[in-house]
Amino acid sequence: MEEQFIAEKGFIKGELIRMIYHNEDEHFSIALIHIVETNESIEESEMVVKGHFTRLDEKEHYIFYGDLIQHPKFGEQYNVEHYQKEIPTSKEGVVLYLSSDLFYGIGKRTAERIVGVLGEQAISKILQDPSVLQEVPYLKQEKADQLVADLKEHQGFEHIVISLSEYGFGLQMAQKIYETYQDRALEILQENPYQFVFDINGFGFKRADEVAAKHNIAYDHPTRIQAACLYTLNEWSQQGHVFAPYDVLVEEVQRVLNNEISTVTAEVISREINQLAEEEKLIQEEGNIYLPSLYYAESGFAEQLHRLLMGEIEDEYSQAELMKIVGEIEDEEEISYGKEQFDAIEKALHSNLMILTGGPGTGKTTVIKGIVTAYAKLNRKSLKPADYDSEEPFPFLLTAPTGRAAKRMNESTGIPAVTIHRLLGWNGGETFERDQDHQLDGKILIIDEFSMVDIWLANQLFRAIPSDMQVLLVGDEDQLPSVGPGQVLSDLLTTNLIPATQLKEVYRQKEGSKIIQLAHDMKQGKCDAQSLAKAKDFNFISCVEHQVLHVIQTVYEKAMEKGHRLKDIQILASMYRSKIGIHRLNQEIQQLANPASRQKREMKTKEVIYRTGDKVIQLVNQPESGVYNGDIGEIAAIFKEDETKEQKEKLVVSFEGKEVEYLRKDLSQLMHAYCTSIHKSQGSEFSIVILPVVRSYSRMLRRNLLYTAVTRSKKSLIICGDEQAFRRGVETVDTNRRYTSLHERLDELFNEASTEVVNENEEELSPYDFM
Ligand SMILES: Nc1ncnc2c1ncn2[C@@H]1O[C@H](COP(=O)(O)OP(=O)(O)OP(=O)(O)O)[C@@H](O)[C@H]1O
Repeated sequence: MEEQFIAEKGFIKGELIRMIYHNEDEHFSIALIHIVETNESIEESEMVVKGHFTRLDEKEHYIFYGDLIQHPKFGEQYNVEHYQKEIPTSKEGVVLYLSSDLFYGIGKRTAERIVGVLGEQAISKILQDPSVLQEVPYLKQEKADQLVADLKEHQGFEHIVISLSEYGFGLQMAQKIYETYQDRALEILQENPYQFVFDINGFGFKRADEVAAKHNIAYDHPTRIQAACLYTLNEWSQQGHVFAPYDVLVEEVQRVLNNEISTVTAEVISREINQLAEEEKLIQEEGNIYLPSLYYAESGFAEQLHRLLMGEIEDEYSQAELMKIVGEIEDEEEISYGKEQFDAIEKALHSNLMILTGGPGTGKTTVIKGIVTAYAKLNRKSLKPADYDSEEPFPFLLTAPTGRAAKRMNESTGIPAVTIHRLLGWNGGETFERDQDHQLDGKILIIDEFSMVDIWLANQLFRAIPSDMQVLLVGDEDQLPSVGPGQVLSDLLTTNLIPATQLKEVYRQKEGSKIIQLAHDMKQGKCDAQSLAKAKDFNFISCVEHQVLHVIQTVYEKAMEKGHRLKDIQILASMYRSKIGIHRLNQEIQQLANPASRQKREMKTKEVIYRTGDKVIQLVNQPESGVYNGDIGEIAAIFKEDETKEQKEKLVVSFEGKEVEYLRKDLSQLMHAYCTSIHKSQGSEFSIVILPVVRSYSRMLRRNLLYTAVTRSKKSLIICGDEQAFRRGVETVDTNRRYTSLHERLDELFNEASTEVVNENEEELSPYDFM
């Protein structure tokens, strides 16, 4: 433990003389300790410490944080706020810490030299007297000064990193742990390592088990079993399920818990599931087990849907009026709507809620425009937002799950469109400005790319929709389902409770698009030689796996030579880590698309080099900066420390003109985007798509994944790799349906409603009516 870390807070470091009192249930202890070190003004070498801590171990050193208090009877005592066991620092831990990204210019070798000369206590020695760094060979004064400055900035963190390294945790994990718990990290880790599984992204159950074993937590301890149940349900939801059937859950939990030394029976697991249900940490309903957030999202969404479908809307126009207006629009747009398209417009104008589906080029956007224009004409409304004010807000709300999809919607309809998060006024936390008490203003809400909306977001959105608003859900059910849990679009389609129109006729194909032909073939599971035949906008370049990279490079280079911009060329891959994985492709294409040069600045991390001009993708939602998961931008500038007022290196990314700044610590939010995953490309379209399909991807390849990739390309699609693997992928239909109960909930709500109607009618009848 370095003194500088604890210097800001009151602490006593010491070892146990004897336990005075310990209450197991309340976890409350009083102990007499021998003081080894303190920053409090204490004359004595012993002190009574009291607070919520476990039975202390004589062999260990502890650090207690708290306040000195004067007990009326027993005199001076130390009131412990929190405490931790001291773990001796290790050389490797210090090297790991110093060579981390936190310290600019210090690599592993320099770190080893520093620790070699100054020993395990290097950090405290440097902080006490920076001149000790002069003893380290080959360390320039400039770097030494920088190191001292950085060490001061990150004081406190080193202790956690070094201690966690003793448990085998790397720097990134330590950073996450520290950000979550601050200096309580070690205390929590020792007492309930399973807590980390829920609070820290990427902290697995096995890891928690390893830590627990070090602290003698029994394999059948309720904490472990309960944690395994919640962990399994969480994992389950990450695979898209809303609940797990009871028996399946018990079986899965056994798989998580049991190994050579641990055999936990189904009965014991059932007992803990019941306990968790009693504590409302999970919810049991009809043999299905839910995480509470998913249960309430699904049941809430079902109720909102029921409310909307029961709502009253103003649609007092005759068929003749509608026909006349649609005819006018056809003249203005120089278009003749197909029957399906006309039906869709008509149905949407008469419905509270409607679903419009269709593959690429079937006219979804054309219909959206038709609906909005027809509504405006029928109700004598302007389509210009400037003609409205706060008294009468703009009646048309257009929205989509991603920024790029919203932008596309805006470009193709000419009407403002925003992301669902922005529409709802998401503040970055758990709450939204728009909810059931502050509902949206407007008359018509159109949500595009609805297949991407998960059950959580669907619930948030629908609560905010007033009952007299008309809602149109637009999507392509053949695309991948939402990343988050649920399969809202396909569940709604199978309920048959909501009017739906499926557009089947392809219009863009008439303009000679092979890509669209292929997409529609794929929907039918067809993928013959004709489907893959070369065309103006399509080429399948067959090649063996080790040639794929070269082919991609050649295609990319040619596209650049023809003047296509980096943002228009997109490689889409199925896996991150493989020879033809996203990471490798990004590295290789960066050298081609944006090679190093004197004019370009760089910022290096352990894994990658970011360079001005690089194409990058944002990986998390960041509403404060107005950027969202999946947004693609370009590195506009890189600043050195002495060029910024904060004295920190900075990288600036321009997202379609909106500039967002990243400090070194924020770089985990970014990734190169020459190549992205197909999942991340949902909701986006690109002029040119290059799609490698190789045998080593085989276990990932499914029809909906490949269909999503193919339909991302607007002008040109180049697939390269193995035709057989592609065909097999197209033939493989994702049969793993997600466990959801939206269907049943809706059926129940509507059956109840119809029974109520029957009962109401019955009430009006009396025996006399039959006489
Ligand atoms: N009834 C029609 N008559 C003539 N052309 C049409 C008709 N409907 C749509 N189109 C044309 O077909 C093309 C595709 O239509 P649109 O963009 O509306 O389809 P989409 O389903 O939104 O496609 P995508 O999902 O691929 O963007 C456009 O060029 C559009 O003008």
